[in-house]
Amino acid sequence: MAQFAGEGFAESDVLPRAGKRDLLREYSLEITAKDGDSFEEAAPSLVPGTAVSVTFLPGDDPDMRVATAARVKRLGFEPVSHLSARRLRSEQELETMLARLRDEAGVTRVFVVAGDLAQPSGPYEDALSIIRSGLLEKYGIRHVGIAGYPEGHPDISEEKLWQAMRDKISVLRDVGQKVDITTQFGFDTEPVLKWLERLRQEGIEARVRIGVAGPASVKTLLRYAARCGVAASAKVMSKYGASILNLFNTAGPERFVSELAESLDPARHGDVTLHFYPFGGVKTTAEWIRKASR
Ligand SMILES: NC(=O)C1=CN([C@@H]2O[C@H](COP(=O)(O)OP(=O)(O)OC[C@H]3O[C@@H](n4cnc5c(N)ncnc54)[C@H](O)[C@@H]3O)[C@@H](O)[C@H]2O)C=CC1
Ligand SMILES: Nc1nc(=O)c2c([nH]1)NC[C@@H]1CN(c3ccc(C(=O)N[C@@H](CCC(=O)O)C(=O)O)cc3)CN21
Repeated sequence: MAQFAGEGFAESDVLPRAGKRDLLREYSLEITAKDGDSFEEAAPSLVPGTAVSVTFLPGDDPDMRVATAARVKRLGFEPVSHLSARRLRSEQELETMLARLRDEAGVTRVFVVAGDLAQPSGPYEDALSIIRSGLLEKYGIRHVGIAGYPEGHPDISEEKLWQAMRDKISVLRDVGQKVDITTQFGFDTEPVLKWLERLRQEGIEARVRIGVAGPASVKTLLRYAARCGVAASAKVMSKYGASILNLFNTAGPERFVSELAESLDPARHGDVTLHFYPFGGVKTTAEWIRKASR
């Protein structure tokens, strides 16, 4: 890369940056139903048409979930509504939600996840039971996201997670849905790369959106990690670029994303992009993405 020397670039500046831009193409972002206002503020920093997930958290009211999805659409983005299987109390509740998302927000994409409850509140025990219900197609959904766990899940065995992954992929293919997989956020790239290889060995070719935490205080990152069952040891956090001794410092995903960009090989890891979890800092995350994409 000698030709760059005269232009003031070091090789190390040029190669990873090209990789990072590739990785950031068609990124997605996640907001909660309550984040409508901060999302509107952040919107000018985001690429129009970006897929924006709206979570299905306990205590969020359904009107707000629909209204936020509608706002995402109105602002020129693609709303991806989360459906938490275990939080749904009846088939009627799912039908009503899907009908409203279609009619009031023009939603055609959902992300289907089990939900953190130890027991289902109604007829849907897992993501697969929603996928199999036939209701997604009935209400015009054409693209379904499912969850991936590079570090495993504290309450679900590896074997069960992989079986669920194969089953979901296979049924979604049978019913003709487009599919992508969004991973749980994490602070270590190593398990992510290993998991991607395994996924591709399983013959699963769907696009993978690697979960990345937006810039936040170390305290916030640790709080969400604890809540979501994500590993955040002092060692892992230090590799991420965050010292757990400085809880009020901000830590961003610079190192994590650069490492991924350098290590990913499309031939081995397939179609991969990033999914950002802003943890309250929607505008900060949008700004970070804009700068990193340049
Ligand atoms: N990655 C993410 O962004 C998110 C992940 N989660 C949580 O991840 C877990 C797995 O979700 P999916 O991948 O959609 O699994 P899934 O719906 O495909 O289920 C896989 C298997 O694990 C069992 N299972 C699911 N949730 C469980 C739980 N909380 N406790 C014990 N067993 C459970 C199911 O019965 C099924 O046999 C859920 O607890 C979910 O709420 C929740 C929200 C977001
Ligand atoms: N196991 C698991 N469960 C989840 O619910 C979950 C994951 N994993 N992985 C990542 C995403 C991100 N998640 C979340 C969860 C909660 C808020 C949330 O409660 N936000 C509050 C602020 C609460 C606080 O500051 O503690 C809000 O009002 O928006 C946001 C994103 C949900 N997701």
